[in-house]
Amino acid sequence: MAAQTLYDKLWQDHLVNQRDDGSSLIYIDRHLLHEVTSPQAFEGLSLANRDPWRLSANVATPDHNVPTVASERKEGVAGIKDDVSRLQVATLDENCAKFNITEFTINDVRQGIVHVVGPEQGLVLPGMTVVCGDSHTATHGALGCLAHGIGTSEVEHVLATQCLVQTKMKNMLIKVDGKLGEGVTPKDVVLAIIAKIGTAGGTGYAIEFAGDVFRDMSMEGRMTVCNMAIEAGARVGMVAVDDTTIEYVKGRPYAPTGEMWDKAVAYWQTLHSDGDAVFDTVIEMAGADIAPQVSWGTSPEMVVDISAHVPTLDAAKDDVQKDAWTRAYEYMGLTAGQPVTDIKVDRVFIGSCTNSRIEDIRAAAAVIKGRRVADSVKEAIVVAGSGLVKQQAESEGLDKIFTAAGFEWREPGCSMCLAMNADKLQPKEHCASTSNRNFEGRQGNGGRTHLVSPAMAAAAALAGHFVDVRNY
Ligand SMILES: CC(C)[C@H](C(=O)O)[C@@H](O)C(=O)O
Ligand code: SF4
Repeated sequence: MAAQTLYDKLWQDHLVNQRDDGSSLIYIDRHLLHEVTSPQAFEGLSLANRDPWRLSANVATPDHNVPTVASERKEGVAGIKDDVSRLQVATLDENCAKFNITEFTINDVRQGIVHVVGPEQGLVLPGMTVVCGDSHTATHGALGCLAHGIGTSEVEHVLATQCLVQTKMKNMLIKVDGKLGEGVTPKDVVLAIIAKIGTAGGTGYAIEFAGDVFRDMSMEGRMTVCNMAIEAGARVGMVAVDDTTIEYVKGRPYAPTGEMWDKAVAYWQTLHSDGDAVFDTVIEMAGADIAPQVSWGTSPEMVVDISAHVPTLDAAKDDVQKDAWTRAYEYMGLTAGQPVTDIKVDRVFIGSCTNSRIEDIRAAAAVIKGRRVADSVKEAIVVAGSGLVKQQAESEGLDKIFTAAGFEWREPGCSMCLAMNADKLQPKEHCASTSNRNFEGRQGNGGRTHLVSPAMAAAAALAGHFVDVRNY
């Protein structure tokens, strides 16, 4: 058999049928659901009088619309103040009860951002096909899965048939070799990749992240990287299975045990690209060249090193980019050429499916410990990605480090990552955010998002403006 990439193998293993027109039917192993993209799918299922085809493949949790302030969470769904949010979360509860789908409800300790919960529970395992009505489903590729977002009509299709019509993507290899410098994190790696290849660089590809940097990276770091594959235009991001993957999965609530575990591990060990596999595109970078990153504009490719300046128009590659930058200067209230370290922050958000796992919280806490949030910062919040992450952080005393410094310690959810709940920016406010999107209005109408790592967000909170965490 011809040499295969990891993507080829995962595709092949799930291929049900292939047509001459290039469309294929693939089998889906795991379907994650949240409140935003599921209501119409459930409605369609009801109207057609269908039941989920394989009930146990589906697991749901509310995340986008849940309030993160503890007092508002106390009464559960009924306590959600915003009518639309309350209705969305209540509808998910009703649908899951009606169809008998496992749901980690609002105050279940296992509730959280769907992309944090899936791997944490062992619901996502190497070799699976994983889908969710959410573009950041790419996150799960960190476990050596074929994982991508789907639309609401596809959510219904997967519920009804456990299959999905797809067209095979092209293969891209992003190889980052060598070692990362001190203070440089997985978030900086993925931001640097997007800065290099652009937000359309990965369009039509399944990206495999390979090389020393990803081999040395923890599973949580790999999730941070795969999470943002979609910001580089690729629906799929993946890392091959290795001992780190298998160690991570072992003992998780939904992971196999006993003889099934041994069989699974034997299969998982085959989940890597063959040595002579051919990729359609190969990008190579040196880990040592990557510095802490900050996004200055309104697209995840508008990113520079912390020591750099907001780029000037003469550095733009064409007129389209010139226009985009001109608009971004205006929206962000920045001047071309100004040092990034001059940008003051009004709010700080540590959270989102990119950076709300325990290692992220530990990294931020390590910077914060014994120091104070700058007086000029109006609000700084830490939002764990799940109830279990929050619990773990509390058992390590990290919540105390944050609250002593002036941070708020919130309940799990998507929170300020997107303006779909009460956590929002006011117009013109600058936010140091560990999330993944910095589009206009993403964190609130007129809000100005700067994407950074948890350590960099923590340092910005203390300084009141962006600083290089390596010497702060
Ligand atoms: C609401 C949901 C459909 C959306 C997504 O698909 O990614 C959201 O999670 C986001 O991050 O913008
Ligand atoms: S945390 Fe943000 S990016 Fe992730 S699923 Fe929620 S809204 Fe989307």
